[in-house]
Amino acid sequence: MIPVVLLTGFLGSGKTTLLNHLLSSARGTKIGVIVNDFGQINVDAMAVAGQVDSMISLGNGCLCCVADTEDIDEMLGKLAGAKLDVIVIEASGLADPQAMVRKLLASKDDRVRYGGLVTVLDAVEFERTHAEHPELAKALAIADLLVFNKTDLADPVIESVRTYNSTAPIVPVAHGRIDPSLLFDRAPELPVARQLTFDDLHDHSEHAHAVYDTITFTTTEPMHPVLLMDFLDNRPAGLYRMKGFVYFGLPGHTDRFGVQTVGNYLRFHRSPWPRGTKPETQLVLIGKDIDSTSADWLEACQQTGPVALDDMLWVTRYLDGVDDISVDTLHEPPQERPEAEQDEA
Ligand SMILES: Nc1nc2c(ncn2[C@@H]2O[C@H](COP(=O)(O)OP(=O)(O)OP(=O)(O)O)[C@@H](O)[C@H]2O)c(=O)[nH]1
Repeated sequence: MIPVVLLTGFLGSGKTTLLNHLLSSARGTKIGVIVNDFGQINVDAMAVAGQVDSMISLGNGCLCCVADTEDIDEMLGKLAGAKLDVIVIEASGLADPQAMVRKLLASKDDRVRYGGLVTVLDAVEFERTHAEHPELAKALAIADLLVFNKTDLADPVIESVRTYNSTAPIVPVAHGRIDPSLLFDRAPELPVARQLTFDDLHDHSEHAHAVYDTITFTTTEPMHPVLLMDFLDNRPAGLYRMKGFVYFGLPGHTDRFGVQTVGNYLRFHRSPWPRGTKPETQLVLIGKDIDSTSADWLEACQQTGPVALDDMLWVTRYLDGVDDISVDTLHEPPQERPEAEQDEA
């Protein structure tokens, strides 16, 4: 039976980063993935890089709410036919893990079995998120493996987590770099280690999904770097997470600029547009009561007049792998695309 590992964690904690790490270090393990995102555009699916043997991508809502057990069985059935060693479901950052676990345990497909719950915690945001969302505590308690991510940015508050879950291993990491054997080789042990009770799996409190909303913005017009940075520096009220891709279209900067914000964090990642895709800006904003004028504000960040090339310095100082601002950064060649992404294209 193929183990189905559920990967959860609050918005922006590092699930896709961890999944990409697993995919790039799988060494012969055949992995199928289901990627679920909350926004209308499944940015996470576009950000999955590496050797995926089979992938199903679902956007626009949490799998825990939009799919019933039969839908999940259908997806698992499609993947199970592909002779995989493991299936990883990356839940949306607002999913209710209990509901997902319940649905997986109810699966009638005897080729798959529940392989455990892995929860990614954000070392920077953990205290704030759990103060704001006490309902997350219940899900923490049923995790089989807790990955404390972003330890390069903040110390993991392990004692605090222990008050919610006293038994599951807690692995502090940066950039989701866990030892893949923790999931793949030991997956059969994970659920056995935890006896899930009826109470564990039935929680009637509202989960975070209910209070978060999303705004999507797309345009094929190039964006103005200074105006967009002003938006990012003074983010609209209610915005917690923003992700997607930006097209600046300036000479030397026609690449795809992936953008990520989580709380105060902001990073850009530059890569070529996948073959066959038109350059366009696609942004998903997620938050609580996000200022409804946000899309208009983004619309006003499009280029309507001449833009100086040096304006890109406002962006390049937040580029992955760039430590200091220098004009040279403007002339660096784009990063190579991962092989798998090229193959997929
Ligand atoms: N410095 C640092 N950044 C990280 C780390 N892990 C992830 N990030 C960055 O944090 C941002 C969010 O990471 P993702 O992997 O997209 O998070 P996610 O949990 O998939 O996000 P959602 O699906 O929207 O909930 C990205 O810009 C990552 O590059 C880390 O350990 N250290």
